[in-house]
Amino acid sequence: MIELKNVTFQRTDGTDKRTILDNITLVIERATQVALLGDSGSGKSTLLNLLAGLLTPNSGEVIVNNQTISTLTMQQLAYYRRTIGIIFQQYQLLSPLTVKDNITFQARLNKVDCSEQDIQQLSQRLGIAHKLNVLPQQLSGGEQQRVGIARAILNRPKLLLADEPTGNLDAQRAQEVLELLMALCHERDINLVLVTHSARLASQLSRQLVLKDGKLYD
Ligand SMILES: Nc1ncnc2c1ncn2[C@@H]1O[C@H](COP(=O)(O)OP(=O)(O)OP(=O)(O)O)[C@@H](O)[C@H]1O
Repeated sequence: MIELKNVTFQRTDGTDKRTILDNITLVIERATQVALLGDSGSGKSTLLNLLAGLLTPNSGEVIVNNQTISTLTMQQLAYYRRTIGIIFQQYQLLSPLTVKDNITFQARLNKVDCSEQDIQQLSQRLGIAHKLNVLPQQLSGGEQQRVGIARAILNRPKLLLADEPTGNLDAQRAQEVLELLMALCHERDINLVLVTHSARLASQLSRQLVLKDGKLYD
């Protein structure tokens, strides 16, 4: 479950202060799937970064699964960030590592149990089981994003943040990746917050939020 209480976030441009998020209050129920829409520059990534604990609001509280992350120390934040999943538009795979090493990387780092069976099952589900021993550059964009999803899911997050995860894929690949992501989050009770420019993709999630002029509309 995610709660934002009167969250304001400002950026400083030289001497100018710009309000990107203006006193936002929001509750996202446990295990729900939410699309975040809005024009370019409206603050979608900023909001995702607040949920990831990578930015701190100027005022207000960000609460994730009963933990107020906006007041955590650096060390606590580092731990918090290990418990969430993040999926990026540019995949962010480690090019010298095989697909298998990429998908197990985060779970290993965080000492999360992942058996050979977990790896096989998940990679089969994602259609990348036959690619486990190759390097990321030998994969298509859609396959690379499936590796990004596998890496995030193996780490057993309760919250998954996805910033334009299908932005580099054609419409059919984007649809396939979205369906897999939604199904896996549904089965594993994971809150999904997905930034997209596509109203067609967004309409498939259970809730759509739109950012405009610093305010959030349901
Ligand atoms: N590091 C930064 N320093 C200063 N301003 C920034 C920084 N990152 C983003 N901004 C500004 O903050 C505002 C919100 O940016 P943000 O990236 O959250 O928007 P967005 O809705 O995700 O945009 P897009 O859809 O283009 O990715 C924009 O005006 C942007 O220029």
